Amino acid sequence: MDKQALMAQAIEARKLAYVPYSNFQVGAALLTDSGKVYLGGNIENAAYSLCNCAERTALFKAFSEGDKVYKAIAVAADTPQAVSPCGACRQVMAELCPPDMVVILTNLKGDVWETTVSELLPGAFTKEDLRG
Ligand SMILES: O=c1ccn([C@H]2C[C@H](O)[C@@H](CO)O2)c(=O)[nH]1
Ligand SMILES: [Zn+2]
Repeated sequence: MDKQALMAQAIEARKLAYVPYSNFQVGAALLTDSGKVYLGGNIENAAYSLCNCAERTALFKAFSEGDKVYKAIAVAADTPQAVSPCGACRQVMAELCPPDMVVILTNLKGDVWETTVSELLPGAFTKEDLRG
């Protein structure tokens, strides 16, 4: 699974979005160590604060199926620049993904921002911080 293919899957995953309020479709494609890809779209709610981003949909799908080791995630939206994950998703990626995992952010124009989990959230609050 190369980066282009993962980005193409993230763009395809936008079709899974449920976005009656923002009309802003986001797609994510999460590649596991075993080579499987989990797709996610953002899922909104009439109680707006309960909206779930595409990144977290894909991660929670994989994690709750017992697939817990990840190689890369691609995220796509129709944004002027490569889409930027929100703070909640950065925190969830910091919890569930390796710090040096590749995060490929893109848009429909083909802009690409390739980064890592730790670059997206330097100094993240982690389970180490819970140690007294
Ligand atoms: O990286 C992002 C940024 C935003 N959203 C969703 C949340 C909400 O449904 C909509 C507008 O913020 O886009 C994502 O899924 N991923
Ligand atoms: Zn998010």
